[in-house]
Amino acid sequence: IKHPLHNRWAMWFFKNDKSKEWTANLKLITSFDTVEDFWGLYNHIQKASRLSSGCDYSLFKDGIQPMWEDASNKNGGRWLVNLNKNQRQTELDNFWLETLLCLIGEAFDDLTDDICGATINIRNKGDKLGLWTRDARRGDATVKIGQKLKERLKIPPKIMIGFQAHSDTATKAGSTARDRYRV
Ligand SMILES: CN(C)c1nc(=O)c2c([nH]1)N([C@@H]1O[C@H](COP(=O)(O)OP(=O)(O)O)[C@@H](O)[C@H]1O)CN2C
Repeated sequence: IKHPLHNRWAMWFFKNDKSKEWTANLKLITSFDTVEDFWGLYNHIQKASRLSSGCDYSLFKDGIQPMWEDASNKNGGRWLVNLNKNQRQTELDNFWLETLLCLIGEAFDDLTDDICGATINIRNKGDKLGLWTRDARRGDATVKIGQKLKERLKIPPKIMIGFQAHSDTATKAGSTARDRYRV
């Protein structure tokens, strides 16, 4: 018998083909709801650090598309962890796996309903890990989620991470939007 997960999750892949619409580049790989099927998928696909620049992986709850416009995301935002260039070889894959395990392992406990998913962006200017939540106005819940993420990624206390609302990010494409919260 396989070990069931609390939620069903979907893994998405984004490949940056500039000749196409953004949404046309976003593809569902597969969804799963057991521990065994998670590991089967994880061990089957390329490590994030091996992807070409401009690619993303996203793991979202089944039924939520990894885009701002989805009903579950539109009032939400993301905790953003910016990595420097050296961290692609030293931290990226560990950060991404730890984040995946936080999601499927329900690390956010009673705040699980605030969680939509997570994205890893592979970029030459520096890779980015985002943890997406449902409602940017829920300050206490959002801060608790950010603190748990920092703890699980073992990010030192002096390194601050910021939370940006998607409504800000979507209108400020090209630069990082203002932080609504910081932990
Ligand atoms: C429905 N729809 C069009 C739409 N819906 C979306 O949800 C969505 C986009 N478009 N995105 C587009 O990608 C560009 C790079 O963002 P980036 O996060 O890859 O970051 P970089 O600028 O490549 O570092 C964004 O500027 C935006 O154009 C990003 N995004 C999440």
